[in-house]
Amino acid sequence: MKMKLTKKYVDDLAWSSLIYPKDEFDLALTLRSGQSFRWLKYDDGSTTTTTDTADQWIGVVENDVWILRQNRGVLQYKIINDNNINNYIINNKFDNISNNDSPIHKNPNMASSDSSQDSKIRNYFHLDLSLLELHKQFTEKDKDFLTRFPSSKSVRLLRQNPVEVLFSFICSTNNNIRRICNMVECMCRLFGAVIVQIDGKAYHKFPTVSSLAETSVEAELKKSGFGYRAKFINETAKKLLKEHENNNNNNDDNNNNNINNVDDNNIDDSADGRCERYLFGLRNGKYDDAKKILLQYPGIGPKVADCICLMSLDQLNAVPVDTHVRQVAEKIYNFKMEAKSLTTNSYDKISTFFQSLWGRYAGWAQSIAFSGQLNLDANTTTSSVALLKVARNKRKRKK
Ligand SMILES: Nc1nc2[nH]c(O)nc2c(=O)[nH]1
Repeated sequence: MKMKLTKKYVDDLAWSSLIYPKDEFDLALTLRSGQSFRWLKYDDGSTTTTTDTADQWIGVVENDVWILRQNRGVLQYKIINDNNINNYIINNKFDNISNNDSPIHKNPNMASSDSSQDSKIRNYFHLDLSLLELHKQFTEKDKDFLTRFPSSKSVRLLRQNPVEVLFSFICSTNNNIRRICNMVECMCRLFGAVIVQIDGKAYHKFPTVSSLAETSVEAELKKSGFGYRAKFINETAKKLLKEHENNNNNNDDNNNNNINNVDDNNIDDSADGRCERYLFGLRNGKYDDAKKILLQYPGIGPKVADCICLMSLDQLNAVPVDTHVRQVAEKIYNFKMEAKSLTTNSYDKISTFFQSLWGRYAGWAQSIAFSGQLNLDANTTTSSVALLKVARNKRKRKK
């Protein structure tokens, strides 16, 4: 039985704060920019409309549940996991220590902050890189960059767990963001361990590679509407697991220089741990090598490989290309396509075009452009739906 909390308990936890100007970091925009699929609006039940009630977001990152909000220039967070909740309980001498059936609802009213938690947040949002500095670099190379993407210029690139990004982006093929979110949530519900329940809602970890490699997984995912992606997820998990079931595998060579990687401190020496450590290890190598390795797994084509490289493997010059990015290339940068459809050749040409234009952090610039184009497409779709409705109503009135 996992820990059960009431929403009141969570709402009463004190916030920890990090100071960031809005230009450096737009939280809502970043969480909705299609890089991670596990963030939901969290309602704190408050009825007042002061700045204290800025939108809150809840999501699972690794083994924790995070609640985030941004008030003016301050990024605030609460991190919930077995460890810190047990600490609050011990510090406050509560008798209902976790794992029983009654939800914890007393108010610990303690800041959930410590430097290791701050560093998790800094790591996830690449906070050691200044976005305002990057804006300067992009503008030196592409002078109208900021005016081309005014509404999305404060999107931050996320630095996520590679196992999660790999399997989430296999779901992203020929898919829209809402449906990817539903699939990822479904995969976590079916195969991920529960971290905590809040008012009866369970929050699950992302599934381990071995849980996705079980033979029943393909059928279960198919039943849940994953289509051809079900086979890819199951086969990629099986392949990864097979490659790392013994700890003397040559593929693990690139992890020898991975000792300083803060992210893998908690990874054990199980086969799952070795798969994860292997993927984290790709952060230390070259972009071309990481991409070539990823392309060997079922369901991973150039776009998915580039997303994994960019959002989890520190390959910040990777520029994923899809229909949105192609539109940016053609409509905003006058890029001339040779073929109507996106071939491997045109994919590479567009990707290389943006890499030479935007430079070392071209992938971050891509995320800003991608998010701008997403918003534009959403608005276009909504406004064209609205125009259609107006036209239909006019016709009805005429009749
Ligand atoms: N920043 C980006 N986010 C994405 N989500 C998704 O499905 N594709 C992309 C992408 O190319 N860039």
